[in-house]
Amino acid sequence: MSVQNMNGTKVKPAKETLPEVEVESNGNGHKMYSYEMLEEIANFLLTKTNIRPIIGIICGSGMGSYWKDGSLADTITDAERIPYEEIPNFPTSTVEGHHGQLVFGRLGEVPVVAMQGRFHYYEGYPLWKCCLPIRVMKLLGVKTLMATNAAGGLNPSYKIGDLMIVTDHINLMGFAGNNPLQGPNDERFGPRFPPMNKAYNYEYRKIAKKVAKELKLDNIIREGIYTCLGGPNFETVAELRMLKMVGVDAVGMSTVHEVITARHCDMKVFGLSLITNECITNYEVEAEANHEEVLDVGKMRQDLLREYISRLVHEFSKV
Ligand SMILES: O=P(O)(O)O[C@H]1O[C@H](CO)[C@@H](O)[C@H]1O
Ligand code: HPA
Repeated sequence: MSVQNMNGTKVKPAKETLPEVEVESNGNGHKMYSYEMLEEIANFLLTKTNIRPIIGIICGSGMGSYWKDGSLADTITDAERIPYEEIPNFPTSTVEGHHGQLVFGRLGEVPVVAMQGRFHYYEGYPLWKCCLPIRVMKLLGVKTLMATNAAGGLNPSYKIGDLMIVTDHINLMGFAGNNPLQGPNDERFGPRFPPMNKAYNYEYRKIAKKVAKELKLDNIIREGIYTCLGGPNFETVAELRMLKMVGVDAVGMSTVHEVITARHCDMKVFGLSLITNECITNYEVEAEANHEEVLDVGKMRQDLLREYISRLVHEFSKV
């Protein structure tokens, strides 16, 4: 369901969130959920489905979340859909293009769970809460996280509709002291000081390039560095010029903290960005970034993404 804002743009109406239960504070005034509470969420989900997923997929904006017919999450067979509202203590999606449900099922033979809708910092969720589903996935038995996103292409050679295999990220929000792992560390998830130099699995990246070749996607497949800004505004020209200087290829408002959380609890990670718009680094350009374009490009690429990601899931399950 959507409503129009003053500019005629479609937006999701605000939903009431479930009451937040305080278990411990992360020292930043944020409340966090304990291991036991996350286990309760996982156990609740396990009573709702017989699927035992080994791969978790996060559908980026417009990539299986919004365009319901033919989208990635709709390709899943034996699907059981669980709306976020029905999951105790789960956040809810407030962004257009993020449907707000978990889809359990199979892609080919592989048991998966897909998040049709992720949580963003700009929605008002602290980073640990944006990443809560990753820890729940871990407790469900998921071994691999496939984090997809819509992103602006900063690398001048990128075109709208390109797919970027994420080789690495720059955690800009972390530079500013905001990290999903802030606060007391629970060793049952992972170590206090997790390494991050192998964040995006090398083997998966090789497979992703091989599969792209087989599907004749050579002309649209890229490899590059992603960064996440807090959003919700798109970037200024000066900000983008700065990011370009430090080696960023694609810019978004998600993924980085999810990947950090997944690596912390020893999940293997694959990251894929759909380049939905060109980052504007020139004051003379008339165009402005907008979310509608982001969703439109997701729709344009939905068939291709469905095929590519299904193939990747199959290949990754063999590693
Ligand atoms: O990262 P995903 O969720 O794909 O969405 C991207 O697209 C939205 C902006 O259009 C932002 O939410 C940005 O993060
Ligand atoms: O240009 C962008 N900037 C930030 N986030 C985005 N998500 C899609 N496109 C963009």
